[in-house]
Amino acid sequence: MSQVSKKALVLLNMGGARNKNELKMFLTNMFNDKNILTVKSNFLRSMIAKFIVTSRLNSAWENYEEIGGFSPLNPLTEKLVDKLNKSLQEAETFQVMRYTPPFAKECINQLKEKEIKDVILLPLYPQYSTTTTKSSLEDFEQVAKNEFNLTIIEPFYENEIYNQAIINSITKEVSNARTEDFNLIFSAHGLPQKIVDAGDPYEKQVNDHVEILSKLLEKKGVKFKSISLAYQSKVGPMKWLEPALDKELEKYKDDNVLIYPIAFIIDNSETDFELSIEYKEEADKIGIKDYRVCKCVNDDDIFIEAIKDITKLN
Ligand SMILES: C=CC1=C(C)c2cc3[nH]c(cc4nc(cc5[nH]c(cc1n2)c(C)c5CCC(=O)O)C(CCC(=O)O)=C4C)c(C)c3C=C
Ligand SMILES: [Fe+2]
Ligand SMILES: [Fe+2]
Repeated sequence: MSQVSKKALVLLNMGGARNKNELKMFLTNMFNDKNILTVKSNFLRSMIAKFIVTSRLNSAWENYEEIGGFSPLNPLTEKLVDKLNKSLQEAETFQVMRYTPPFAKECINQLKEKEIKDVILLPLYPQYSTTTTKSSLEDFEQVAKNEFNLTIIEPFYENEIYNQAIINSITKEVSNARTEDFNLIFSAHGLPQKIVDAGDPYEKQVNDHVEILSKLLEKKGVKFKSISLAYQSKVGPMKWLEPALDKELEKYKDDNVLIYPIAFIIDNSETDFELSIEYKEEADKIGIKDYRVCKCVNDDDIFIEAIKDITKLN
């Protein structure tokens, strides 16, 4: 990064727990977020949040224990920030998380110390959702209080270089096999149906993204037995987007499945625990012969190129 640069690139993401206390913090902040629990009354939401956190914490923690007691999201994001700081001349890169540190306040204090006014916000969500993108942007803007020139980067699921990074991850996971022998399932984090019905564009953008990637695979001559989309991570009794991943997996007894986590940029507990351990157990019960999960783009060199293209930064 050059000494005269006065721009910041701020990566926005959800956060991830580093220990059990942070898991409690993550869940408490998440369920107090009005974009997640769309109950109008702050008091009622905080009561519901308390109830959910109390009933969920211990079982959720058991999942994190199976992946070493922390979410991989933090160390992987730090690697991405370091790589961007080595690669970008025009801006210094920071990260801000929504539910666990580093929070917006910390980053904004650093920006003020460094007298940086021009700030580019890059939500690390390829498709827009009120529950993720909007929540992170609102959070940053609220703390930033009009003191910066903010540029907000739009959802980037159509970006060609990013999609090439995804194709690379897909083909790498099956490089020792024939893609024709696998059923490719794009797995997206689920969303309550009522949030979609209220106008959230996530489902449409996820559908568009699957179509773009399917066409790109065809163009590159990479053939799969089938390509489909399913939703993981349903929480609570409400109706969520369908088909659910466990139902979709039931179609592939005696067959092979390759999962690509289409809503994530950085590997996290939902990829390392839920997809790679929990759904793998389901796949074994169903009788799926070979079940594999692709890595997210994380800090891949080609994703660094994609970020340069998306942000127009050098
Ligand atoms: C009511 C709940 C939830 C909505 C809506 C939701 C949307 C949503 N989430 C992600 C990405 C991630 N979610 C992660 C964990 C996670 N998500 C929820 C609930 C909702 N998510 C919970 C309760 C949890 C904690 C784990 C659990 O108890 O199941 C993570 C992982 C973070 C980590 O620790 O590594 C990610 C990433 C998206 C993209 C999304 C909507 C589009
Ligand atoms: Fe989630
Ligand atoms: Fe989950």
